[in-house]
Amino acid sequence: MSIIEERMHDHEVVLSATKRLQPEIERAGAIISKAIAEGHKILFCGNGGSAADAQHLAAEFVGRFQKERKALPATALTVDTSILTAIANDYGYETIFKRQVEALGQAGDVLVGISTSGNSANVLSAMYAAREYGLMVIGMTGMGGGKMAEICNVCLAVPSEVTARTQEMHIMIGHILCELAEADI
Ligand SMILES: O=C(CO)[C@@H](O)[C@H](O)[C@H](O)[C@H](O)COP(=O)(O)O
Ligand SMILES: [Zn+2]
Repeated sequence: MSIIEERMHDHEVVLSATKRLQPEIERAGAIISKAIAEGHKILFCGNGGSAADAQHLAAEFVGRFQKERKALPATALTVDTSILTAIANDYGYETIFKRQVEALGQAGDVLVGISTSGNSANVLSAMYAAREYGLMVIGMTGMGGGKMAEICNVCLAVPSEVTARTQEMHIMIGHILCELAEADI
């Protein structure tokens, strides 16, 4: 098999196994819809490719996904380079998302933490802070969920140990969550 064929095959295998997560995806969708209906917002965070996913998904909420509807309140904690560099420089990289949760998070909001390993310290500390302040916490992670599994209200743990395959499932799940949110408006 060529690399191309192999990777497409790997993707199909992981997609097939990810179908097991349908109940958790439904629960995550319900948490997001409830928060929005009650006037709360959705915060997203992650590193690297997952930072891109965080921004991508926040954009679907604030702009639109597929349906013409009102703007929905969401933000990615990965985008303001002044905030990120100030917090990292003054308090340490591990606190870049936690500090923003402290600044922006309110009880009833939702934090979606995205980490394929489930072990990125900055995502985990944001999740702990979110729980402390009464936010609901959804994790998008990989095989087993890593340390994230213990913190989340709902843990969307893609059954793969490969970062790329896990990220591919995360963006599919993220798009489904957007569609569920739009269907509930
Ligand atoms: O996109 C990729 C690899 O596909 C990378 O940028 C990847 O996101 C980075 O290595 C991250 O730092 C990985 O962190 P995490 O998913 O384990 O939290
Ligand atoms: Zn990637």
